[in-house]
Amino acid sequence: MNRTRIKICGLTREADVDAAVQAGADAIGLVLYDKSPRAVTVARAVELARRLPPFVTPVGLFVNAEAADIEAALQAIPTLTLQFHGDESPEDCERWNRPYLRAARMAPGFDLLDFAHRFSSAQAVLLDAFVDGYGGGGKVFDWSLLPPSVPSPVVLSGGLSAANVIDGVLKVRPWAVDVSSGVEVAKGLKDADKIRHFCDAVRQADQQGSSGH
Ligand SMILES: O=C(O)c1ccccc1N[C@@H]1O[C@H](COP(=O)(O)O)[C@@H](O)[C@H]1O
Repeated sequence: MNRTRIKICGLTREADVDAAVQAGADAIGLVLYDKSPRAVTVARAVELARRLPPFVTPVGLFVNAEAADIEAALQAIPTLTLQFHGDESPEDCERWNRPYLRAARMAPGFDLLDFAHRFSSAQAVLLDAFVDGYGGGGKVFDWSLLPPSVPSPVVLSGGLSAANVIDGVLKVRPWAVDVSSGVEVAKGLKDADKIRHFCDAVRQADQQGSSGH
């Protein structure tokens, strides 16, 4: 059976990290972008990342960050995977020699195949809806915009929740899914039940997908 990986993003509290781990998340996202309502400092990100058990990946989300800020985060959390969610070029992403995800802001007319070729060094291309403020808007994009295949692993995000993630996994067949707004009670404050329902729904989709339903 295929196992769709799960990233829970925008965590700001220890209890939410524990809930994500408990529910079976493969990665947690720490928003190192000070204009986000979910932003954490590097010092806070260190405290949160320390709670992770082995094999759960901390991901640092950046939007057009200064090199010194990325450097500081990598020094403080050497296991950090990078997520670039702004206007970063391939060179901006590659210079760290670290695994990275590159967010694509999906909208009609956006050439995802060209984007994936430009960022072919990314571990995965993360698909988010085009929103003001770069991301985390809780908005679903039109999945029918996607080409039949993409030459990189795909992380599906943008307005996912327990209510629509089964459909998303079965239609898009992504390597992983990523959620922030859909498991929140308020921006940056997650809900343990919503996280659990989300992860359970992904597992249900995996089962349905393997049994051909
Ligand atoms: O979470 C944020 O505040 C944020 C800010 C700037 C760029 C990206 C951000 N979050 C990422 O956006 C996608 C979709 O989130 P949502 O589930 O629709 O709320 C996800 O990858 C978040 O990590």
